[in-house]
Amino acid sequence: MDVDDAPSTPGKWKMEKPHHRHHPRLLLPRWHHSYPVSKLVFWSFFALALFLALFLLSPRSSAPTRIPDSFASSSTSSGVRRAALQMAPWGGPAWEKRVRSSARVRRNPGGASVLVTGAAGFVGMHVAAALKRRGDGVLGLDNFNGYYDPSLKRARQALLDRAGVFVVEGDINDGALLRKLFDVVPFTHVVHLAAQAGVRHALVDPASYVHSNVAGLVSVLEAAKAADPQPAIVWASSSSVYGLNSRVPFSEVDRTDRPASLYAATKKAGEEIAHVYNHIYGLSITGLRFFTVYGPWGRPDMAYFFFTRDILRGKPVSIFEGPDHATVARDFTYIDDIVKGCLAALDHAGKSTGSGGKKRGPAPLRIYNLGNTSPVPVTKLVSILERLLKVKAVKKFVKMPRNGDVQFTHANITFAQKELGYRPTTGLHTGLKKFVRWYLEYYSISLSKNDSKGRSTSS
Ligand SMILES: O=C(O)[C@H]1O[C@H](OP(=O)(O)OP(=O)(O)OC[C@H]2O[C@@H](n3ccc(=O)[nH]c3=O)[C@H](O)[C@@H]2O)[C@H](O)[C@@H](O)[C@H]1O
Repeated sequence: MDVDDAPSTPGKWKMEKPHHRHHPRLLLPRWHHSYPVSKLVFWSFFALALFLALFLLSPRSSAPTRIPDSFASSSTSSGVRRAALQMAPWGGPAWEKRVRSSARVRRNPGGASVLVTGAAGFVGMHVAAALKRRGDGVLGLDNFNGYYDPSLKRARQALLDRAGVFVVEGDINDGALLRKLFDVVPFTHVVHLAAQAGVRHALVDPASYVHSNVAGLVSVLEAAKAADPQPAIVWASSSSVYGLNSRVPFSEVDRTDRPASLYAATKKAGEEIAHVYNHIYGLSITGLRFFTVYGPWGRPDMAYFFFTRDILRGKPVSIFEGPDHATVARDFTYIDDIVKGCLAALDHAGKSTGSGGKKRGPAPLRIYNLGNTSPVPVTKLVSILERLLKVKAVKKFVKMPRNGDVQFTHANITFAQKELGYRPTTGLHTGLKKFVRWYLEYYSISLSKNDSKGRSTSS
């Protein structure tokens, strides 16, 4: 299959088996020598018509909800298919005008014209808004897949729209769309943040990781290498590439050849792919290893987010423990610090050197850790949330499942500090306070309306 024709996340598409036993009337007649051809033709058309009718009548979107019941429930194949079907068509003079206008540099003399992929995602939305605020031209791209509640992505899109950022609905694997975007706008930079995120979900839908994080990355780099001028690329790798590395804090010079999850493996593969496109085509490429990014407008599949939801609902939260009850910890990094790191990486990105698909000279290839440099145990994360939510959590300590999680992460940010001027300033308590404020407002939850068990109610 041509990559252009691929559905947005093919791993989530599966064939349904027909349930003949329960629907005898839908049985197709078996081939038989004496069976009249006219009847066979009739039944074939009948079956085709029925299939089309079922396809067209299947619900196209779930009712919009602002309550994050379960991010996992929306990650079913049909959820993704529906989200994919909802994508608006692209092309035409009015669409091109919108694309051009959104990508036009406004203030910021000598500013950048940036394509932000994954712009309706958590980090993407914040980066796109920050670039726009400082006067750069910004165009977003997002496929609005159903990995988690798409209404949250739509709300982020609405926010960007109000800020003057147009988010094109489309998939990074759609080569024709990417070529069109580069035809319409001479982007100076691409901030590539579209990806299949989440460490544990890779056990459920491995193909989606390969599709987005490997094939999707190649598709973006193919379009970038062929563009004239070639843009500089800044893209999201992950702290998870350190995998089983035990040297702390994690430095860019440490081993990254022992990933513990497929997610990590696809991000590591991305770093190698970046090397190829830099080496052959002269693309300037900067990979950023994000360390557990959290904050307002965050991802509902992440622990701090669904812990908040479950604590408020009086539901138990599972706190993972390592062997012998060892603490599990993360170098949680606040979104505003990550945004500053992304913008600095973009500002310090040297130019790509290729043109017409040919390299004309060496171009920068860089990797930076963007972390907070102070790991916090998950138990501490929960106790901060308890204080902020004024609700006692129902804690369940469980052995860390063998699902790709690593026991701890800790960033060494010396390189990013020296070369990008990156300096994280927000501690976990302050960052979670901002997150909780946003969460309560977004989901219309009032802490003053706690019921007798300390659970909160939505208003
Ligand atoms: O840095 C990254 O590159 C990655 O960061 C994030 O992964 P993680 O650091 O694993 O964050 P997250 O799931 O919030 O779990 C946080 C902590 O809670 C623990 N955890 C989790 C679930 C649970 O039920 N219980 C629990 O204790 C869990 O063991 C962990 O210690 C992104 O999701 C990922 O896309 C990628 O960007």
